[in-house]
Amino acid sequence: MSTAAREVLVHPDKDALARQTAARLVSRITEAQAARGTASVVLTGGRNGNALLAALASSAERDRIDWSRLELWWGDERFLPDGDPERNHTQAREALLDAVPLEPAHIHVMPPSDGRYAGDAEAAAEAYATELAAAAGPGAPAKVPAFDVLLLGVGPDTHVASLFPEHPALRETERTVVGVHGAPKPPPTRLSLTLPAIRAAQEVWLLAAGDDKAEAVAMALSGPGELQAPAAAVYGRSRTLWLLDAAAASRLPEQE
Ligand SMILES: O=C1O[C@H](COP(=O)(O)O)[C@@H](O)[C@H](O)[C@H]1O
Repeated sequence: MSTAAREVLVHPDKDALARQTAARLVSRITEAQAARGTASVVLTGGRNGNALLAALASSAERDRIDWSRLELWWGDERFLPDGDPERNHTQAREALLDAVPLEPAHIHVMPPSDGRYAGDAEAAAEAYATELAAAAGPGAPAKVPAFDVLLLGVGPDTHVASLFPEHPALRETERTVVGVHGAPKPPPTRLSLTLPAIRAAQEVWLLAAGDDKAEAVAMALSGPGELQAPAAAVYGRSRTLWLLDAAAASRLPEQE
């Protein structure tokens, strides 16, 4: 399993989770930019991912980030037409991206289901994998950049990105991006980073808030099999951080 031990941080409620995670993200991005000139972050969709982006948009701290030197990627995408309100990209634009001076070439959107890869999720996944490999540079063992932070929402069934329990996409060991078919949560067709791509990140941050996540969080942190609980199968090279609110943490065993 992981070489980086999992850390669990519990916040009083979902708003505090979003605000404090936004502040943490600003610090991580500015540290990386100070050290290397650039930073890379993988975004997640879902309620907590969007709440984090909205908190960042309304934070005064956001001006500490040099937005022109930030590369953004996605951990998964709902394979829907460009601009569809259910696309993770559309929701991220509304929550934050349209409000900050990002360099358009640094916003690495997963392809939509219309346009160039019309209806072909496999071709779309392959195109995104090629874009990741180009950014990683020749000879990079993981075929993806060493993302500074990779964000993941945790679904009530323990899914992360679009990797659902017992789904064949979880078994992928070669490709970095796959088309996901028959997802139990709509829409059924999605694109997702695979476990090897996620595990190439320096830091993986898992976000969960609310009572409906409590069971999933307790299960994933209890040492289940990776196919049974995808959230238990992800980790970062240097850090794996579970960022929860009190409701999502309510079924964890008491700490002594
Ligand atoms: O469909 C998705 O769901 C997960 C979790 O979303 P949540 O609303 O239950 O927090 C999300 O992480 C993923 O990016 C998204 O495509």
